[in-house]
Amino acid sequence: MHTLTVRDHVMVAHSLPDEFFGPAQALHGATYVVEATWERDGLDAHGVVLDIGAATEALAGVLGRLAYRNLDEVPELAGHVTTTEFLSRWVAERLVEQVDPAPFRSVSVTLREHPDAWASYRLDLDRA
Ligand SMILES: Nc1nc2c(c(=O)[nH]1)N=C([C@H](O)[C@H](O)COP(=O)(O)OP(=O)(O)OP(=O)(O)O)CN2
Repeated sequence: MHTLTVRDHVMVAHSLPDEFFGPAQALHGATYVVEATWERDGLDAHGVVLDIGAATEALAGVLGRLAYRNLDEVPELAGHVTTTEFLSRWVAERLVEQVDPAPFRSVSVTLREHPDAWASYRLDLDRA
């Protein structure tokens, strides 16, 4: 199995409106380091999983929809608590819209809150 991973980061503001989150119920900032990984059985005709430039551009495009924004005010996130876990899935699902998923077994996204805490989502792709 081959994988290709690219990394970027994004600065946002958000609140987590649930008593569970204590002080993080208030509006606060976060800078997430984001890794996206595409997985496939074999390599393409060029000997790659996916062109690194194309992967980097796709990730930057998705993160650009969140960058420097208050996530509480982003219409497409309305009604969601934007935890690290939720955002990792949201990014993975947007990446599949950006890069043809046909050759891949999965797309995984990891969001790192800080060097000691992160969450990931693996989107398995139906290649039937
Ligand atoms: N599983 C998750 N737990 C928490 C998330 C999250 O996205 N997923 N997010 C937060 C806050 O947004 C923030 O990142 C940390 O807030 P903080 O109050 O410092 O929370 P901690 O759990 O790190 O520390 P406490 O001892 O609970 O205050 C929080 N958790």
